[in-house]
Amino acid sequence: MNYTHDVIVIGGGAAGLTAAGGCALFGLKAALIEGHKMGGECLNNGCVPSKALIASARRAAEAREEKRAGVQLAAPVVDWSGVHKHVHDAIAHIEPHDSVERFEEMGCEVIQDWAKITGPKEVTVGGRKLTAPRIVIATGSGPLVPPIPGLDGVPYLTNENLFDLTAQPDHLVIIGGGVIGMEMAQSFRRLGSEVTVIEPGNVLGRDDRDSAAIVKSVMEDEGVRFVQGKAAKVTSGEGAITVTTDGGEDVSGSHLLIAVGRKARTEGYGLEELGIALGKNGIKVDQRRRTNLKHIYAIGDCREGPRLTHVSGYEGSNVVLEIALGLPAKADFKALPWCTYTEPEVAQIGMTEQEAREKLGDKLTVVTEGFDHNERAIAEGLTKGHLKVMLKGKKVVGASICGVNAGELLLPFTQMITGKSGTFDMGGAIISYPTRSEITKAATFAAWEPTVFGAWPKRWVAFLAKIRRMF
Ligand SMILES: Cc1cc2nc3c(=O)[nH]c(=O)nc-3n(C[C@H](O)[C@H](O)[C@H](O)COP(=O)(O)OP(=O)(O)OC[C@H]3O[C@@H](n4cnc5c(N)ncnc54)[C@H](O)[C@@H]3O)c2cc1C
Ligand SMILES: NC(=O)c1ccc[n+]([C@@H]2O[C@H](COP(=O)([O-])OP(=O)(O)OC[C@H]3O[C@@H](n4cnc5c(N)ncnc54)[C@H](O)[C@@H]3O)[C@@H](O)[C@H]2O)c1
Repeated sequence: MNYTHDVIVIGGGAAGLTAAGGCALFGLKAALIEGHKMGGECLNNGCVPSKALIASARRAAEAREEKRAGVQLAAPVVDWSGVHKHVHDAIAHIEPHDSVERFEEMGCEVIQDWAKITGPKEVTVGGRKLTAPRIVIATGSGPLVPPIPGLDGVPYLTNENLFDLTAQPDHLVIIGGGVIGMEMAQSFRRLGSEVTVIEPGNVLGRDDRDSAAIVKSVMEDEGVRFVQGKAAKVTSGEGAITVTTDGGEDVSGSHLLIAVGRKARTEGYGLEELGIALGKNGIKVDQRRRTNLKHIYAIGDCREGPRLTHVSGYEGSNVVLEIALGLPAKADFKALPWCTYTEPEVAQIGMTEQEAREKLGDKLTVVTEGFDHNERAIAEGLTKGHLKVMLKGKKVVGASICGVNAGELLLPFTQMITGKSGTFDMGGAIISYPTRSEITKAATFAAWEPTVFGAWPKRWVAFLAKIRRMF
């Protein structure tokens, strides 16, 4: 058959860019279609602006801190237009990396318009009909806006307009104490807004309970207010928006942020008509990220599963292996890392203690090391947090870290969980002193301590000593 392309990729976010760029670099004729902004959610409304805002907030928080290490900084002056500029400068700095020009240089045909799948191997865009033996759907997700009575009658923020605020909110009320809720609550509070978070369950519900509790308590000390409950009604009046919880508590503020999760983009571009199977929140896929039509893949936020930029990139690379090289590439999340960039950070890889306990029962050993024993942390006076390593025998099945730069400490655990390295290797590694990484060596060596200093080595040592004493 005469196709216009080898592969058509719909969506120019982390997932689509990786898939289209990789296929083009292998020499395939790849069409990359983006209807809105290249770079998708991560660059424009997600990771990049949120982490830039977190950086501004951290500067303010440091200045507000009580005297530490003998130094008192001057009180912070927050210039909101400067914060806004910093956020948008960060986006502009990274933009060229995700630009039309860069992907054209790689060999993609980039089409800036909305695509519709109009046949099993056909996509219509800007009045053109493109055809290819393989199609990749990478259409991402948008903020989930729950059907709370009254919400549609008030102005509310989501991640799509939060970073465009040109004036600082007096009092930001946040519905949802998940990842976005917690990162943004701490940031806005540190920049000087009043902040209230409404959450019915545990904050950072997917993370280690002890780590989430530390962050919550730090944020409470910084002045964030937490209200337990589910947002049940929203009303407005006299410059204030009021959220009423299912427990009947009223919480009023000047601005409202909705952060209750994501909704996969699955509507309006031909999936239903083609009979592509959908799950509860996203396109149904197998481990190779194939839909029920095996030549059509769905990757990243638009399918059911974890929603993170590095996951989108990973699945994008996997479909390049599938499409360009013809190699089956199953997604494997047993060493999936993620990090919430609050202060202290909360980082996770593999199983949490709760998950491991459910799965392994008494076969689980948990080794916990506090940063209060880590000499770098002590020297810096920043000892809050811990590393927990979940072990089955001497094999790592998960790690939870809470502390300064926790996310940076996950890498060795990727190697250990995937079996490319072991606790013994880590226990014997030479690690720069003093670094926070030493905590990893301390915790992993703990798995070997009973063996290394056990009965057999002791017998050998005694025998050797006895022989030496003879001469
Ligand atoms: C506030 C916030 C902070 C975040 N922080 C982090 C973080 O720190 N670390 C992390 O790992 N993850 C983070 N995430 C999650 C991360 O942003 C997403 O997982 C990631 O961006 C998903 O990439 P994607 O390519 O799958 O989808 P998207 O980035 O959503 O890209 C999909 C693209 O497809 C386009 N599209 C949709 N339909 C069509 C169509 N019919 N035709 C043409 N184009 C179409 C859209 O315009 C969009 O550009 C954050 C998310 C948010 C909201
Ligand atoms: N650092 C990161 O990696 C990072 C940062 C931000 C966002 N993200 C990604 O963005 C996505 C969305 O994050 P999110 O924070 O919106 O979702 P989330 O799923 O992390 O948290 C949503 C929270 O909203 C609560 N909730 C639901 N309905 C509610 C109601 N009616 N009233 C009050 N609370 C309610 C839930 O209990 C839950 O705790 C996630 O997929 C995440 O992976 C990642």
